[in-house]
Amino acid sequence: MDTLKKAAFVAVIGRPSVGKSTLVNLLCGQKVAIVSAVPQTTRNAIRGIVNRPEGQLVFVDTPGRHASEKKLNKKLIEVGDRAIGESDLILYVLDASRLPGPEEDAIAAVLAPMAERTAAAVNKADLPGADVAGTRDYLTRTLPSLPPERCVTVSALEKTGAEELLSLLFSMAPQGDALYPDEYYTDQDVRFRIAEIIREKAINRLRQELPHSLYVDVADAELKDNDTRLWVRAFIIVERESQKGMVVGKDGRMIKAIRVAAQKDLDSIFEWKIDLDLRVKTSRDWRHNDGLLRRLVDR
Ligand SMILES: Nc1nc2c(ncn2[C@@H]2O[C@H](COP(=O)(O)OP(=O)(O)OP(=O)(O)O)[C@@H](O)[C@H]2O)c(=O)[nH]1
Repeated sequence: MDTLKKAAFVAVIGRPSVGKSTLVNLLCGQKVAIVSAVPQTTRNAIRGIVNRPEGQLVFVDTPGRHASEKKLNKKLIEVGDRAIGESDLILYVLDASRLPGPEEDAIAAVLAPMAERTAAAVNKADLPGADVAGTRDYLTRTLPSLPPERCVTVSALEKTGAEELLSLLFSMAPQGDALYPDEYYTDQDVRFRIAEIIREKAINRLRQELPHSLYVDVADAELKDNDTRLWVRAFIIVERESQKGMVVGKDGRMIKAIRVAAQKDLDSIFEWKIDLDLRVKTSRDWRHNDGLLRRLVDR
């Protein structure tokens, strides 16, 4: 008889910079799992998927990930309940090197009624200033119904604790069929993800000058060196000739900064080493191309 498999959406929650991305990347083995919009979770972007003989875990973002700590607090209270309510499990990530403050208290308060389906990861245990025992005590005090065995000490950076955390999550996951096919990523997804990362880096740096008027097109992508390297040619597309100069910057510094920042993220996300050839071009009409473009830009 076949053993029934497990399947769960796992909402990843925690203050900014506690190491959620690093931890999810570690749990998912650094491999790109899924990228484009996914029907069931339009509000919660998928961060990664783990496929194992035991089943499948799909890690999803919670709102407020990009909010400042103050805004995070408010957002969590507004929408946290609902978004978290849609997932089967919650992975609550804490940073052992930072004292819990009001924001941490706000998160813990939101999670308190959902403690039965929450697992906690006390991250950054590698740092000399980490107070693992203090952080675990904090959890016991603020989430008394979260038993200590559902709290795992990890270092996402030094890659420790991941196995224990995965086993814990699988043990908590409900039985069910895989939520996504094992190899749920396509060339299209990869290109989309790359374009999004470049666009984010460009917008971060050019927000003042070019709000919403740039788009990124991954024109070409090719695997090289026994599939260890992915060469990518991408264009930042602006509407007017005059905007090109802003993207390029003095002595090419702006586009270089965008490329370096994007390259760093891409290297941490994909299993390949990425060679990024980034250029700028003008296309007056790109904004009116189709619905997809508008979706990319106006989000
Ligand atoms: N020393 C140490 N640093 C870590 C660890 N995990 C993450 N970091 C670092 O902490 C910083 C933030 O990590 P991210 O993974 O981006 O954190 P995040 O929670 O996803 O951040 P947001 O996306 O802003 O919510 C990065 O500089 C990581 O390298 C860890 O276990 N130990």
